[in-house]
Parts: sequence; C-alpha cells; structure tokens
Amino acid sequence: MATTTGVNSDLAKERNNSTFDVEELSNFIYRGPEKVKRRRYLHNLATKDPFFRKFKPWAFQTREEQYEICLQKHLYINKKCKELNLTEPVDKFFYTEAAAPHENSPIGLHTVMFIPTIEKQGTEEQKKRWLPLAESLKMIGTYAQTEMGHGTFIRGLETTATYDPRTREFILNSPTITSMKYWPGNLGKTTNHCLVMAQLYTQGKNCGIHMFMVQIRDLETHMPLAGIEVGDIGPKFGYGTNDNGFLRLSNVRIPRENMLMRYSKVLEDGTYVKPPNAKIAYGSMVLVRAAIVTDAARALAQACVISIRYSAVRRQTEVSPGGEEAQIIDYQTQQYRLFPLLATSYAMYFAGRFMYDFYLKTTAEIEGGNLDSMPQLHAISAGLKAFSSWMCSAGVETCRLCCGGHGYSHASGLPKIYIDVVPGCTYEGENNVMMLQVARFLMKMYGKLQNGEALPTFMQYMSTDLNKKSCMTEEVALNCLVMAYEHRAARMIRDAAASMEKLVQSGKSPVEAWNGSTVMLTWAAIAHCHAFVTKLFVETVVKSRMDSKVQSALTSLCKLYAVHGIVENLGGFIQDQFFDSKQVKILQKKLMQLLAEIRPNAVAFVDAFDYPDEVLQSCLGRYDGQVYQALYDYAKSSPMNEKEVLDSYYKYIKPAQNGKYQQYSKL
Ligand SMILES: CCCCCCCCCCCCCCCCCCCCCCC/C=C/C(=O)SCCNC(=O)CCNC(=O)[C@H](O)C(C)(C)COP(=O)(O)OP(=O)(O)OC[C@H]1O[C@@H](n2cnc3c(N)ncnc32)[C@H](O)[C@@H]1OP(=O)(O)O
Ligand SMILES: Cc1cc2nc3c(=O)[nH]c(=O)nc-3n(C[C@H](O)[C@H](O)[C@H](O)COP(=O)(O)OP(=O)(O)OC[C@H]3O[C@@H](n4cnc5c(N)ncnc54)[C@H](O)[C@@H]3O)c2cc1C
Repeated sequence: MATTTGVNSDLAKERNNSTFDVEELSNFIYRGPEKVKRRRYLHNLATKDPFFRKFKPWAFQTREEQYEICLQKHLYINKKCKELNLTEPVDKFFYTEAAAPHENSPIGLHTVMFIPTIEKQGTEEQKKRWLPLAESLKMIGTYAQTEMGHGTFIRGLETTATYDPRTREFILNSPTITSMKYWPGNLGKTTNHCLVMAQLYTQGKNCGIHMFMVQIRDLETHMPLAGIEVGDIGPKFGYGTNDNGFLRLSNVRIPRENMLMRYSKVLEDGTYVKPPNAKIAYGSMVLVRAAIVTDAARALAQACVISIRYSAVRRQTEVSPGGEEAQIIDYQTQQYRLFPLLATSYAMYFAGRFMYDFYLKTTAEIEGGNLDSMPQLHAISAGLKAFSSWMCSAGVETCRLCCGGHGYSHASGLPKIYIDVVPGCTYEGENNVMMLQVARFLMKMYGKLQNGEALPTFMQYMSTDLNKKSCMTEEVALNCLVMAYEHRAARMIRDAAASMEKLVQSGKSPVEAWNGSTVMLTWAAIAHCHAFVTKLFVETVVKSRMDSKVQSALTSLCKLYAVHGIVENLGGFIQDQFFDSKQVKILQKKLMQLLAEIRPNAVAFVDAFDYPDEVLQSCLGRYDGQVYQALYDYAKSSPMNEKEVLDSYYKYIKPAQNGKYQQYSKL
C-alpha cells in the first residue's frame, strides 16, 4: 500500500540500493561541486521566489494568458538577472530553466538571436548605437529570416533591400505573398525592431542575402509604422507562450547605416564590399544550433527523471498469481525502452557540453580573423543539432508512453516538455536538410582521403580498413564498440560516394547524382553523428577524473548506449559481415545483462541530474514519489471542477434530455 506522506517506500529503497554516491555524479555532470552549488543557488532563487508561484499552472491557461504570463515572467527574469548581476550565459540558463520551465519566452529571440547578431555582425558603431537600447529593452527585436515560401533555402528569400544612393537609404519590400516573413519568434506582438534577412540590390546588381535593422513599431505607441503589416500567426502545436509572427514590408526606407556591416558593406555611392566568407552571415544560426544540443539533452534528461521515478513507484500486475504487483521498472520491456534513453540523455549532455566549448573556441578564432574552422563548426553544429533534437524528441515521447495513461495528462509534465523540444527538429534548419549539410562535408572529406590529403582528427576514422572485422569478444570492450560505429560510418560514407560516382558514370549531372543519393547520404551523416556522440561518451567516461564507483556505473551506462545503438540498427553493422552471427548474439546478450546491471542505479542516475520538483512540474516525477495524492490534487484544481454543475449542463444536456434541440437550429 502506498503511503501518502514522506518518501514513497519503493523510491526510498531504490535510493538505498544504488552503488554510487549521487552527489559525486552530480559533481561530475555539472563540472565540480562549486558549479553544483551555484546551480542549486540559482534554481533556489527562482523556485523560492513568490513571483513565479502566483500564476495558475500553464496547462490551465488560455493561449492569451500563456503569452501574457510568460511575458511577465521573462521580463521579471530580465530584471532579476540585472539585479543579481547574472551576466554569464550559464547562470542565466539555470536561473531561467527554474523560473519558467519549458515556457518559450516572448522575448527569447531578442536574447538568443537579436542581441548576438548585433554583437557578431554589427560594426563597432552599430554596437554602440543599438546594444544599450537592446539591453534596456527600449529596442525589442527578433531574427526575421524565414518567409512563408522559404525557410530552408535562404538564398531563395524574396524580401528585397534596394539601395538608393540619392537618399543613402535601403528600400525594403515584400514583393509577393510568399515573401512575407513568417514564423519569427516574438515578431507578432512583442518586438518593435527586427533584423530582416533580405536580398541586397545595389547598382542594379543582386549581391545576395544580408541583414538589415528595421524598426517595425512606434517606440511610444507600439503601433506598426507606415509600410509595415505585422501580426501573430495563430495557434501552433505548442509554443503558445510565443507570438511567432508574420511581417509584410511595403517600401520601408531605412538609413544605409542599418545594414549590418561588420563583414559586408555598401558604401555611400552604392559600391558593394564582399565579406571574407559569404557564410559568415549565417553565424547566428550556428550559435543557436550549438545551444539546441544542450536544450534537447535537458528535455530528455527531465523526461527520464519523470518516467524512471514513476516507473519505480508504479506497480502493475501480479507477476505470480496472488503475489505482490511488480514495480513496472522491473519489467524488462520497460527497462529496454527507458534505460537506453537514460543513457542517451547522458550522451547528449556530454555532446552539448562539448558543443558549447567547441563553439566558444572556434568563434574566438573566427573573431580573430582565422576562418579555417568554419566548415568544421558548421558540420559539427548542424549534425549535433539534428541528431540530438531527433533522438531527444523521440525519447521524450517514449518516456511519455512509458507512463501509460497518466503520461497523456498534462499532470505528468511530459507533453509540455515534448512540445517545447520537438520544434528543435525543424527550426534552425530542418533536420534532414542539416544532415545533408553534414553529408556534403563528409563527401569533401572523402575526396581529400582519396587524394591522400590530411584529414581533421575527428574524421581520421574514414581511413579505416573496411575489410577488417570486429574485434568484439565476450568482454564487449568500449574500444571495439567505438570501432564498430566508426566502421559503419566509414562504410556508409564510401557507399554514398560510390552511389554518386555510379550515377555520374551513367551520365547524370553531379546535381542529379546528389539528388539520387540523398537517402544514402543521410544514412551516412546520421551514422557519422552516432559515431561521434558514442566516441565522445566513451572518452568522457574513460579519460575524465571522477569517483571510481561513479565511473564504474557510468561505464555500464555508456556501454548500454553503444550496444543498444548497434542492436537497434543491426543491418548497418552486419551488411559487410563486420560482426559475425556469434558476435551479434554476444551483443544481444550483453544488452540484457546491462539492463539488469543498470536497474539498481536507475533512480540514482536520474536523481543526479538534480532537477527540483518545481522545475519538473510533474505529478509523476516528484522526488518523494507521492504520485497518487499529487494526481488527485491536480485533478481537483482543474478549473472544470470549480463548479459542481457547469452552465453547459443547463444549456445543452438538460434540454437534450428533454428532447429539446431548438438551440441548434438557431445556428
Ligand atoms: C552538462 C551541460 C550543462 C551545462 C549547461 C550549459 C549551459 C549553456 C548555456 C547556453 C545555452 C543556452 C541555451 C538556450 C537554449 C536555446 C535553444 C532554443 C532556442 C529556440 C529559438 C529558436 C528560434 C528559431 C529560429 C530560426 O529558426 S531562425 C531561421 C533558421 N533557418 C535556417 O536554419 C535555414 C536553414 N538553411 C540554411 O542554413 C542554408 O540555406 C543551407 C545551409 C541549407 C544552404 O545554404 P546556402 O544555400 O547558402 O548554401 P550553398 O549551397 O550556397 O553553399 C553551401 C556551402 O556553404 C557552407 N555553409 C552553409 N552554412 C554554413 C555555415 N553556417 N557556416 C559555414 N559554412 C556554411 C556549406 O558547408 C557549403 O560549403 P561548401 O560549398 O564548401 O561545401
Ligand atoms: C517554433 C518555430 C520557431 C521558429 N522561429 C523562427 C525565427 O525566430 N526566425 C526565423 O527566421 N524562422 C523561424 N522559424 C522557421 C524555421 O527556421 C523554418 O521553419 C525551418 O528553417 C524550416 O524551413 P521550412 O519551414 O521552410 O521547411 P521546408 O524547407 O519547406 O521543409 C519541408 C520539407 O522539405 C524538406 N526539404 C526542404 N528542402 C530540402 C532539401 N534541399 N533537400 C531535402 N529536403 C528538403 C525538409 O526536409 C522538410 O521535410 C521557426 C519555426 C518554428 C517551427
């Protein structure tokens, strides 16, 4: 019988049975005890602040309330960050995730893209002019690139910015319905400025897409300015807190100084000066792609906390007649669905950590004028963004399904996490398109390999001997697992290249050959990302200093990640007999062993993520495991239960019971 106070006894037992100290693992995840302390301090500041608790729960809010409440929260967050002098992105991230969990900010684009784009693409003079206004929210901006007709193919954008040397102005226009800006976050009702990506025309020539600062609303009245039509695009799958918008520009004139001119320029007479690399203008997308990796990992980690704690508390079905009902976490099928996701959440956390460090290092080089690493940064960020958002979105959905009926309720907290993470598969570059960008990079690397040229370290696995067979023994060593992933990726890269070559030899043009091979190219890119993430996980557990018990437990989790990925994608690993059937059996057996090995530590692994209940906002994922009382309280708090008898009973049900349907004939 479950108790209704204190910590649920099953959950308490789980915590007693773990083989390692949870605090030690938290210290490892968040890079040391000081950082754990800091994170807790920031979480506490938010969760204990009565301001954030005064609103009704998100799931009970109308769309308009979702927007308005979230706006208040984020403006307050902005104010508090200033008061508390929280300037580091990591500090802001932790404070915000606790203050407004999975509630996409109506000023988010201002922070995540508008300000960074000015910082990275603006001249010193432009930064001086705009950044103080943006910091004080006098200017609230967004990143307006996508149009109704074009999101992926940005060279095909239709918005025009035509330079008029007589007035030294650009004239912006949306010449067609499809050229209307559509989707930019915060654009509909919140922002008064936006950075508009438009085709630059000067001296009668098209110079490609460039960024322009455009004021769209009056700074006092907030009314749209002349030539501007702007609004909210309406309800979406999620993101109700965000006013994604549309924007139509008709002969809007802006001064020449409003083109972002750090790299490309239009001189007063209209002369165009090229940037050192045309793709440098895509930098803000790279920043957000890099951030999405951590964001996706966080979503899956929280979903795992909820579903694994719930699985430890939930009992269902007598295993033997008349016996006690089992904890659902003891069903092997439940473990098979959840534990690999637990492992994936760790893998993605480490990938996010790597991505963040790599982004900072590479952009520092770019800022210093060395653009050599731009292609690598683009390939890695595009690949990890797509791989992580795919894996984590699908994983959150599986976590929800693993919670049975209660997972379908907003009380679980899982739908909210899902609708927040899944657009990551689409925005900042649709995932298939991003994988094809990775494939393009891989094909270049393959060409270099063929020419005997040096490859960057992370691509050197491509030179592996593809006739070699796996070194896998009963021990299932980590290095053999990494080699398997690298072998599969190297083979798929070669096969995709061969497919293109064959098509070219058959008389197709290179473009046709590419299009005829995009499925194989995508397979190769996914396999490459899978190998990259697996290797990173293995290196993290093998090379990092940490408590020995934590290391041993984390090694099992890492092995599960790698073994499960092979078993689930077996075709790709046995296509060239890399593994023989005996080795496949070893791997399948190992997978079951690992599930059992991880079982006693499952709750400890999720506890180590250290998410307070206020952040999870889940009746099922509570630290104390008192899920049933929480579900009951949640149901009672539903606005549908405020009245015992709803007005609709008198208006519709009662008349229908009396055979009266006249009210419908009025419609
Ligand atoms: C333990 C860890 C815990 C620690 C916690 C740490 C805390 C960290 C704190 C910080 C985290 C903050 C987290 C915040 C979370 C926020 C995340 C959520 C935010 C949500 C907001 C999202 C809002 C969404 C906004 C948008 O969607 S904006 C619009 C985005 N649009 C796109 O992405 C469009 C996609 N299309 C394209 O990019 C391009 O069209 C294309 C790349 C597909 C093709 O481009 P193009 O046509 O120009 O290409 P070509 O064919 O001409 O040329 C190809 C060559 O160009 C190179 N290329 C392309 N792009 C780039 C690039 N970006 N850089 C470099 N090079 C590039 C190609 O490589 C080709 O090169 P080649 O010719 O040599 O082969
Ligand atoms: C919640 C949300 C927030 C957003 N916020 C912003 C924002 O703040 N600012 C902004 O500018 N934009 C924003 N966007 C827009 C977003 O960036 C685009 O939706 C995204 O880039 C995908 O473009 P698309 O919608 O045109 O899809 P499409 O390109 O039309 O994709 C449709 C399908 O076609 C396929 N496809 C397209 N091109 C190719 C190709 N070359 N090869 C193979 N397959 C292809 C895709 O894989 C996909 O399956 C947001 C979108 C969402 C959902």
